[in-house]
Amino acid sequence: MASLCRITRRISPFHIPLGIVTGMECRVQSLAPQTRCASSAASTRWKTRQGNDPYTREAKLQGLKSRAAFKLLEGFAPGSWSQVALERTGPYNHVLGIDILPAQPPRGVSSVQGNFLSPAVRAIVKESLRETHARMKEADRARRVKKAPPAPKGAAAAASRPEDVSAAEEAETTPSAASDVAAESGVVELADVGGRKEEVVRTMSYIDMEKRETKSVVEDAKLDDRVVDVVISDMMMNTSGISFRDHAGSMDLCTAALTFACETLRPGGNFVCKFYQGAEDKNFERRLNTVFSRVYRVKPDSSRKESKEAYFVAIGRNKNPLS
Ligand SMILES: C[S@@+](CC[C@H](N)C(=O)[O-])C[C@H]1O[C@@H](n2cnc3c(N)ncnc32)[C@H](O)[C@@H]1O
Repeated sequence: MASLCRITRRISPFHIPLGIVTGMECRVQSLAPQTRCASSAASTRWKTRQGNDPYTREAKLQGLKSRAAFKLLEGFAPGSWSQVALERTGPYNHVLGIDILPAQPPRGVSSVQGNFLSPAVRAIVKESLRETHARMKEADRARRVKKAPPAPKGAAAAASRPEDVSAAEEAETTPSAASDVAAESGVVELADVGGRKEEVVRTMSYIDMEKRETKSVVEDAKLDDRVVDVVISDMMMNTSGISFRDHAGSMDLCTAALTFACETLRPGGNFVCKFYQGAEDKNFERRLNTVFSRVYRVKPDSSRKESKEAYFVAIGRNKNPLS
């Protein structure tokens, strides 16, 4: 699984220039004069609609990637939702975006490119979350060690061992803590946590570190996957204009998102997903009601009235959901 993850990262959007998309648009435009006229009229209509849209204007003012972000304030490409998610979660949290298309994630957001309908892709995402969670726990522990009250004389060596941090559990944390502890122990590693470089401190000898590494690989396999606080899905495939087909496709995406949420959300965690309204959404809502304590259907003001899209907002994942 780890090697699969590495492969994904190699093909992840970080190195794909956005210019490729522009190039594709240019090719379409050069096909035939009629296509150019039709597309230019449509593009003028689109520009006028965008220009008149208060959410588009406000998104521009706030430097957000698109107007989609406002759906959250009342998916990951191009990335407005993740920009807002990052802003709301604070410096010690992690935002991961998944999209089938290559896209440059906003700074500080990690990303995986893949089809979320595929169980193998979801497994890669889970593996990546597990790895990041383990690194974040390590970094958090280091910050707590730093903030522990000074140990009584003669106990200094013992107090710096990771297993003796309980006295510091209630202490405040600061970003500089890791480097200060590292100065005492001598070894600092930089790990990529949520797109940011986090200092991970090793307070053990290399032999101990190796022993622990082996042990933690074994323990990781048993680790509970439920480390996620919020799953939000704005996934939508290209719509066909055929209502039932679009509805069915969106229900498949919602089901994949909910399956993932069931496997990864902590008890009390929340879930949001976009859906295309239709015959099957009642069944999906019933399923949500078996997993979460409150479920709402939402059509935000920022969602165009003529669109059949709406959102389910599900609050408080039950400890022992029925499904
Ligand atoms: C409405 S856009 C998301 C906009 C995003 N919330 C934002 O703030 O920028 C829908 C996205 O869902 C993605 N998508 C559609 N089907 C998908 C799939 N099977 N797996 C992963 N992403 C998918 C599309 O590529 C598209 O970027």
